[in-house]
Amino acid sequence: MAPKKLSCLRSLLLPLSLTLLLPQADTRSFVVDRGHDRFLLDGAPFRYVSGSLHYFRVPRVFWADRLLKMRWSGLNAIQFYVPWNYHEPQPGVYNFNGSRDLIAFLNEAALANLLVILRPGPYICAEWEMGGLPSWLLRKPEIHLRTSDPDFLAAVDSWFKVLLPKIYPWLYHNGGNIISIQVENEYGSYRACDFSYMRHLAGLFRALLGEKILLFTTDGPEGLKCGSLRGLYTTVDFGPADNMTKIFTLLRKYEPHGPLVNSEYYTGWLDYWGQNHSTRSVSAVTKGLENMLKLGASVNMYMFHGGTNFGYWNGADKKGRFLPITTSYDYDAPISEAGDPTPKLFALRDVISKFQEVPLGPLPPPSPKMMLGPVTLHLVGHLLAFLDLLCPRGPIHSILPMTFEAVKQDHGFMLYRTYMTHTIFEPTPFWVPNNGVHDRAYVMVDGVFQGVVERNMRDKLFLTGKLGSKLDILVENMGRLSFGSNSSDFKGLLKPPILGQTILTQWMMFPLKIDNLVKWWFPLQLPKWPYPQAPSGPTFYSKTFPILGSVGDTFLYLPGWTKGQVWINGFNLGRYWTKQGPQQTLYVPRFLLFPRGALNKITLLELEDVPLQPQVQFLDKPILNSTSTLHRTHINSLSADTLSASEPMELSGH
Ligand SMILES: CCCC/N=C1\SC[C@@H]2[C@H](O)[C@H](O)[C@@H](O)CN12
Repeated sequence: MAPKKLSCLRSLLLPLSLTLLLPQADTRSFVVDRGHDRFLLDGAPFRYVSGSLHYFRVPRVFWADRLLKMRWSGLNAIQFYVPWNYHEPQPGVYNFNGSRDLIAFLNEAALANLLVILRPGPYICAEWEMGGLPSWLLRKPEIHLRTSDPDFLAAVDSWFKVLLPKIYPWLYHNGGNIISIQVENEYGSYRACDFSYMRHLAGLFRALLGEKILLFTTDGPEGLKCGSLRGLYTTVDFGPADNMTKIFTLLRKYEPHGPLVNSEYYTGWLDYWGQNHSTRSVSAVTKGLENMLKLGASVNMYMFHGGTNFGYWNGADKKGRFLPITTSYDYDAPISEAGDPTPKLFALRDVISKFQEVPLGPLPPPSPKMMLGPVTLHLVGHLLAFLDLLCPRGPIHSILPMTFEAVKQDHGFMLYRTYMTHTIFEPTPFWVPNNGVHDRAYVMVDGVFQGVVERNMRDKLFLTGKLGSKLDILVENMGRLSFGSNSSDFKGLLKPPILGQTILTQWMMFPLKIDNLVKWWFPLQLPKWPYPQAPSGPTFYSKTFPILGSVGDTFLYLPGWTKGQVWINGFNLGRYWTKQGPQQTLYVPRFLLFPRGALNKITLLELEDVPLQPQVQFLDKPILNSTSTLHRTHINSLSADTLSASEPMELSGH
């Protein structure tokens, strides 16, 4: 829907007085008034109080709800990224449908009377897989990402020539709600410092979006030097614990005049698997916001609503070691992962109301929640038993192991197979040199699970086997680096493994299409398991179950499970890692579930150890802050009836 038609629709939805005040496209403007250190919107002084939410982390069915809550909180703008890899899954193949319908999201924002600060990248960071860059770029292994490398620029140009014309009609001066557009993202934090790259991007944005739209950059204080560029308005990002005065003084060296802007004021923070849950206090966040608003600064709160890294979409950091981001992107944000207002939201609304009008009227109530279970899952079969179905085109053969990118497997899992060339009687060291496992390898000999070899860990396994034994290595891509100096985060076995003194060669690679198998069908009968011992290691569990009443949002709890992937009714809910924490539950949006007795299906791929009782629970609250050691105490704190019920409980509505 183009904005002009939108204005008719809006006139039905907005108060008549406001509609009459809406200037026509030819008089609309959003500019920097350097004479008075402010923005002007249609010629009048304007300050935005904005919040970030990512449409790619929120089911489309909830977009309007989240945006309404953000408007009610007193925001007059939202800020969001456009992840390139979410929309161009393969070179030249584009997807702007369903939960990828960017124009529909812009339209929803307009209907909520929210202006938009758009951040199309091409790199976006955001703790998103590869910082939003498509992994197929790495099929040219020598490519230099985020530089003026001709191969990289050719792909960027091709992508932006598709994307930018789509958003052109939505620019504010054309009748839409996009008031400004960010070029790249914290480029000053990237080692390349390639100004010709930034100039190329700026030129491309101007060529495709015209001269009127305000283009800007965002960097941390330490990145302003390499991240800013003449002709692009310079903004900064920092959180409540940072020295606002010092940072804004530094910003003035780049923008002596014009409004002060904090493009990412951190209301919370991200979580890594295996680290403690991050929070930011309400008092610190609200105090920092008030101090900036007193200065007349425009502020975007990052995140206002975090959402979820469904599927395989999480990114990763490297801080001494590889740190994958959790499935939950709750971010301790004012609106929780499940879309519920938190005390932080009300406190921030109180602050904003001191500086500008906030909408009156009731806030939508928290969503209905549901408890259910325990649900006992049954063994479907070992991953190896489904190899033909998971890799219908058969393996790729190579003397040395090939990466995910080389075989065009973007996400998830790949099985590497070779055969033992001689009998090994004594336990013999097995490892992959140079940290060459990206990222986790589940090792099996003739179907028997031997253990895990992890990236950046020094661990070795000790194997025995017979001449001709199958050595199977299931490698998991835990998400590509989304921040740091090297986004070329290749996945798979980057070096040939070594067994004793032998470099293992003659490999078969099986790229696994697990989602297709889970989504479309699981054979009712258990496939033939060719080994004498019971399956161990990567195994599928499943269960169909009814929900007797209506459905509600819920939180899947997997006590005793270790690590794996979950699907609900074929939807890839994301990764769990109960053993590591801090996240112990996965958010299950209610729209995924069938009510009133219809059968729902949960499928798990457990990669390591299964609990004695293969059960899961659906709770009405999330558990995001319980590392494995803390977790034991948390289990004890859950009410007895929550954990001990033997039959699926009636829906306990709220
Ligand atoms: C100290 C590390 C700074 C890296 N920048 C981060 S971590 C959280 C946020 C998001 O990733 C956001 O996408 C970045 O622009 C800024 N930021």
